[in-house]
Amino acid sequence: MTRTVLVALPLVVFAIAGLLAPVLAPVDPTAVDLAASLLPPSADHPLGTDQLGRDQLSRILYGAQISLAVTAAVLTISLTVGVITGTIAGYLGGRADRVISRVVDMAVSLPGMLVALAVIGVRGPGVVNLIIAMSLWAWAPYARIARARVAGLRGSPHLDALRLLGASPARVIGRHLLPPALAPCLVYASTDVGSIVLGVATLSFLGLGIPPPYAEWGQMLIEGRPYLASAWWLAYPPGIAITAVVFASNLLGERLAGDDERPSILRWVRPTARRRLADHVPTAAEGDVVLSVQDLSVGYPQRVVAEVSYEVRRGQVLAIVGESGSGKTTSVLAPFGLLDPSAVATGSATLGSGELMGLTPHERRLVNGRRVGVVFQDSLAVLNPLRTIGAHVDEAVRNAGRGGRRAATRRVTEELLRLVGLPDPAALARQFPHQLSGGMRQRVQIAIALAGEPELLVADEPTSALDVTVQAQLLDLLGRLRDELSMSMIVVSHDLAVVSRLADSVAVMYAGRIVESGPLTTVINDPGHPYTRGLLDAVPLPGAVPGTRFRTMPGRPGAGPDDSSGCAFAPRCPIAVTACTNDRPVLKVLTSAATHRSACSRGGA
Ligand SMILES: Nc1ncnc2c1ncn2[C@@H]1O[C@H](COP(=O)(O)OP(=O)(O)OP(=O)(O)O)[C@@H](O)[C@H]1O
Repeated sequence: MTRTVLVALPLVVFAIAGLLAPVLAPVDPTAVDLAASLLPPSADHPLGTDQLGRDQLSRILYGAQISLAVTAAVLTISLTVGVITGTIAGYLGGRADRVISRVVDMAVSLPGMLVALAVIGVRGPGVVNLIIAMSLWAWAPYARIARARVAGLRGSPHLDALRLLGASPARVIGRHLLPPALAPCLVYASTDVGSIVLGVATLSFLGLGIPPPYAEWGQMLIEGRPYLASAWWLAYPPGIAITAVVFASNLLGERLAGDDERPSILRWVRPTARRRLADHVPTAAEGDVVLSVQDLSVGYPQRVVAEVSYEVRRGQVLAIVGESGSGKTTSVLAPFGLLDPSAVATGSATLGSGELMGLTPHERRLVNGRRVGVVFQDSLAVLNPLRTIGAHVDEAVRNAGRGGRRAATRRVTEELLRLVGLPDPAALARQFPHQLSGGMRQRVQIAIALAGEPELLVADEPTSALDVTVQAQLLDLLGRLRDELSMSMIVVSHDLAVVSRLADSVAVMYAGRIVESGPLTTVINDPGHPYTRGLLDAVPLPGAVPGTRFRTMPGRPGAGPDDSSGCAFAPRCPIAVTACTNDRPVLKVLTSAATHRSACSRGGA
């Protein structure tokens, strides 16, 4: 920190000197006194005088003012245009991103000085034209940096969570993408100060920048050039000033880039705007089934999920289990429009009496975060590291239409944090995500998900990253919420043992399809599909005889639902016969329970 201040010192000194030039300068920098022409440094003129008898110290001080004012104007315009353009390109992605990126690439590859010369050649010299010319040269790198940063954030769970909370695109861009895009741009700007000061001086040196009689460092250099041998005090001071600013700016940029890319100013970025409360769409009709998904297929464009159907009943927990890549997350997020924009989903999904597929973004915001809450696995990725826990929950409360004045919103926030079993909610609300344990962060995610008092909670691998004790506590919390709030839940997990603690019913997925579904106890005690049997053999379940050896499943998970016409599990199946590789089995009701279904042509495990 001390070193950073030292490195930035010449910049700060020149900025202060420029600001205080009217006070510090001994005389008017344009006052001509031919009788005092070319005087060497003395007590009256500490840096001597030029050929017209003008005081060099006063001209250096006013030169700082002009150089830094022009630089500040160019930086403000370039940063604003560049960061906004890059952020929008990164956010939109696809064709818009490609077009904007090509324009930015062209702008970056053009020689900046030639662009500036062309603009000034057409428009003529002058301060305003100089600023326009320099800005046209300087904006593109900011756009490129911001675009790269935002494109990297585009698919992050943190943004999915925001969309789920009902945040509008303007809010996502303004509050959650612009600040992280701005951070590396500010670091780059600290280096850019030097280039712009040098550019202004160069154009003035060529007679195309700040016109005489204004004192400008580049202008002073050209005026002092003929006297390099006889009057060294004309060219050296502006040369040293330019060099010091350029050096300081480059060193500062390097230091900041070497730190955490997060200039401290951004730590002060806090939410301010209050979202206008939107009306709810009609709530689900009272009935047993809360969510019904039928024949869901999803492609990117290759199909990753096919003909998936499931139902969630009021106050019940449906577990969706299967190996990694089997399509669990896709199947539960697709109805809420939370997949990558490139995903194409077909089928139907009704929440209460309302169809979810094909909702407009506005309609979706009235469902997501209000009637449905989602908890993701990676709480560190979902929570914005720059914002406090309180700010996250406050935002969810406001998005859900339950916010009021700041203090009232915070009261709801503290209530939610208490509800999920977090101690001292007032103090916790002031902490940042990294200050909490993984289990506490998951509780915060649950508090955020509960902000809209949802009918349905979707938890995607909510305990996978936690140790077993914390895992058990969280599952107990979900169970308590289900019982106390009569909430319906979908819990996604690759671990049957985890969900057996909580679920009422289960759907087992393999290679993008549901291969077995039914009441949890029935599926566990009497699995109908050899894949479910394999999963059960591979995990410790309550009641297992001590000393039981767990068996692993041979082979690798199937890639996708379109792999072959036969059963996707056949290559790994211990009871497969030739017919299994020819015909794809469909889900059939098993006799053990009307709701117990399995897709195995051998008739069971
Ligand atoms: N944006 C995407 N583009 C292309 N394919 C994708 C995309 N997102 C997911 N997939 C593919 O869809 C398939 C299903 O993924 P999904 O995340 O639903 O599986 P999962 O069972 O939840 O796995 P995990 O437990 O690892 O999250 C995978 O093969 C995955 O590679």
